[in-house]
Formats: sequence, C-alpha cells, structure tokens
Amino acid sequence: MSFKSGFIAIIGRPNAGKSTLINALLGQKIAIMSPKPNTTRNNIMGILTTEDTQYVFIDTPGVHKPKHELGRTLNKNAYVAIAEADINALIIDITQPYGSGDEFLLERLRGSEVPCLLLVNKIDLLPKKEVMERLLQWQSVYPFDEIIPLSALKQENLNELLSVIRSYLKEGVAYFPQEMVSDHGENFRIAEIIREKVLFRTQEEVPHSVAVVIENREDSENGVHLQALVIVERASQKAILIGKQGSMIRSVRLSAQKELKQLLGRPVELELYVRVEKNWRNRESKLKQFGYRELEE
Ligand SMILES: Nc1nc2c(ncn2[C@@H]2O[C@H](COP(=O)(O)OP(=O)(O)OP(=O)(O)O)[C@@H](O)[C@H]2O)c(=O)[nH]1
Repeated sequence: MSFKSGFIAIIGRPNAGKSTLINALLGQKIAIMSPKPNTTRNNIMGILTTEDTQYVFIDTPGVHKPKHELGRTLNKNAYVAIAEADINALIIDITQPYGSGDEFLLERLRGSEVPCLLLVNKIDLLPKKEVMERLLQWQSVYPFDEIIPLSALKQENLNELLSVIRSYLKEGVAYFPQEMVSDHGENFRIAEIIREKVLFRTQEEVPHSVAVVIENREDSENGVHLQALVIVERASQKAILIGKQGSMIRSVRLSAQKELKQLLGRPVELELYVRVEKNWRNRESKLKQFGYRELEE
C-alpha cells in the first residue's frame, strides 16, 4: 500500500473537544483539556505515524469573539492553520445549538479549497434519534465532504475517522520522524500541565488570566527540579491563586507534580511562584515572552 501524509487542521469553537480528540487519536496527552473555554492557546501539532500514513493534526485555539490582544492572536493562529492544511476538520459539540460562532467559522472555511470534514463530537450525550436530526441540519448549512459522528471522550468511531482522513490525503513521504509525537518540547508540555491544574481549580476570569513560564530546570540523578512562574493580571487574582494559607497553590503544585512525574518518568520537585503582570493579555511584549507568538499568514 502506498504511504500517505498530510496536515489536518482541527478547528472549532471553544470547548468543542479539539484537544480531547487529538489526545485520543494519539493515545497520549499532547494538549491539555479542560471544561473552560479557550484552554488551548497555541497551535499544537499532534503527529500520528502508522505503517501506511503520517497524520499531522494541528490543534488550534477555539475561534471566539476576541476581547484582548491574546484572543486576537489565538484566532489568527487558527486561521493560519486553516490556510496551510491539506484537510480542514471542523469539530462541533452536538449538544450546542448552531449559532453565529459556527457561521463565522464556516465563512472562513468557504475560502479554502481543500477538503472539509465535519466532525460531530459528543454524540455520547444525546439519544441517537436526536443526533440524526442534528446531523441533517448541519448537512444543510455547508457542503461538507464528509460528516463523521464521534465521541472523542468515549473514543467512539475514531478508527472510522482515521480511515476517512486517509482517503483524502495525498501520497507522500513522512514529514517527521516516526517517534515524534508533537512539535512542542518537553518544557512546553510541563508549563501546560501546570496551567491545566490551575484551570481546573479557578473560576470566571482567573483561568483566562493565567500564564505559566518555566524559569529554571535542573535534571540530576535524583530527578528533576523545576521552578515555574504562574502569572496573573491582578493582585486579587494572586490572592485567589495562593489561597487560604497557601492551600490553592499547594494543591496545584501537588497535582502537577504527580502528573509531571508520570510524564518524565522520574521524581519531580516543583516550586511555584505567583507574579502579577498587569494587563499582560493586551501587551505584545508579554505575549511573546510567555510564548504566545502570532504566526505569519
Ligand atoms: N461527553 C463528552 N465530553 C467531551 C467529549 N469531547 C470532549 N469533551 C469535554 O469537553 C470539554 C472541552 O474539551 P477540550 O478538548 O478541552 O475542548 P477544546 O475544543 O480543545 O477547547 P478549547 O481549548 O477551549 O478551544 C472537556 O471537559 C472534555 O472532557 C465527548 O466526546 N463527550
């Protein structure tokens, strides 16, 4: 059988399940996931290489109405992924009604000449009959090349999805070595895991105001010593994040430490510091410093 390869942009509104899907397809955590919208802030490649195919999935930030410079950068990066992909895969949360956010994304996709798939996610949450009704509605709003119902969380229909994607890929060589699973290095994944632990423990504006930067890393025979900065926008957010007698930051630290030990396969000692950087989401220099680069179109 001939070898095929290509880039598949996974796009969708915040919370549709993009990161969950990519992690499920790869069988490991490439991108953090949370119930908070706009969890993903970078385009992250998840690379799956099988005997006959290399799938390069691009997990993109959820497209939304931006309120900050950060939000504008996130949207822009999703559009760059659309423009560069060999296949666009729009993922939707079937439990959410069709709305202006979807229309906005479809407008973007209309300009693209590559195949466009609709991935209908979270089918585990609705009765089959209702899933069918909603599929028909979606069929009427856009000429998708394929519509694939699935559950990223319950890992339903994922093999079917891979074989459909393969049928649209062109013959070609592998872009990346077989063992490579992501374009982001280990320190990126470490910072993201810490941020995920914060997201799960905070509400409203706090999760959106947090960035994590690895300040120092020392690897030794005994394990890994990490110092990380957790950045927030206001002193009141810093107080929330530290918690009563440091209880919140301690809980974040312990939970992150546990997962990092698994990721690195060695003992991990994590130190966390909370710092206020006023209004960082609107400051270009800070966005760059914290790793949120705007991609070139
Ligand atoms: N029931 C159910 N929940 C799902 C499914 N897929 C994802 N979720 C949940 O939906 C939430 C959002 O998932 P993510 O994968 O973080 O979504 P995302 O599209 O990457 O989100 P952003 O990064 O905000 O753009 C999480 O709480 C997931 O557990 C699914 O198939 N079924």
